[in-house]
Amino acid sequence: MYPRVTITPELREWILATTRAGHGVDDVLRLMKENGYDPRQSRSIVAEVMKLPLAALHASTGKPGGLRTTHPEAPEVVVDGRTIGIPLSVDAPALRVLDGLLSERECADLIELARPRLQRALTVDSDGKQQIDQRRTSEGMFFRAGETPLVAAIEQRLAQLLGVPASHGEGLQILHYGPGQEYEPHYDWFDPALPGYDKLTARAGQRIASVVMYLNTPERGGGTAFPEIGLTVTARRGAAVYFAYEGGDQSSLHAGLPVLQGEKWIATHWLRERPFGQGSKR
Ligand SMILES: O=C(O)CCC(=O)C(=O)O
Ligand SMILES: [Fe+2]
Repeated sequence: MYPRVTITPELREWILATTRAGHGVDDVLRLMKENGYDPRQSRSIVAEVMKLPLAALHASTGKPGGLRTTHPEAPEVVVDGRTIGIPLSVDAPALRVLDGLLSERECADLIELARPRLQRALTVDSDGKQQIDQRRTSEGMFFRAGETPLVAAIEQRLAQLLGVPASHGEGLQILHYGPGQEYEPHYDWFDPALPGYDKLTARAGQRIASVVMYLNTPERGGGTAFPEIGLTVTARRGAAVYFAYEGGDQSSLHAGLPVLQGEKWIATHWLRERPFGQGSKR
């Protein structure tokens, strides 16, 4: 998990005093840059102090930014001949539960395609290298973009549902959790303060949204928790949770809760600001 940005009381007071004196957010960001703050971190800091969602801050300061997903609207959306139900929506983070995103057959086929290729799942370290991590005890594998007709069909369905071309997706990741296994609280966006940030985002930019698709229903446990907003999404076969964020968005903190009984299979799709590039994992 990444540390929260620490904001000194002096900096907080200075930001509030400067905006109270009639300066806009652009001025505050420029002054912070002149005083040596990393511009990407200053955005998170100003948003936090002014209690603005980062997206609103980006919009108000005309950040050029990359593409953004469109959040599907309740009660349901028809895509690719399927009716996808939206029983739950959250504003911050922008989050939707998606019912019936995948058919039972698609879930079973993804599991069987992935099973022989599973390896201990990795996380990305501060230099952008993949590493074994005690916080993530599941096994996983990546499909290449469009690797099989089924993978391509799912990528196309998500592209239509979210209004972002399939080329912006990283290869689907399959994860398998056994009893007791979990994924501790984390953010999917790359922390701008990490030394490896520029390398991780050079080609395709920041991650902008995640879709966690449940391929089976664990007998007990294994939901996806969003501790900042007190929400747990139940893992149910064929359903998914979609959530969108800006780099630095604390509300998107989430965890794969321990599987208490049975097992859990998911497919995760991460979307980027720009096209990710063919056939590559990261
Ligand atoms: O297992 C889950 O429910 C969450 C998975 C997750 O957060 C991820 O793959 O990034
Ligand atoms: Fe995640």
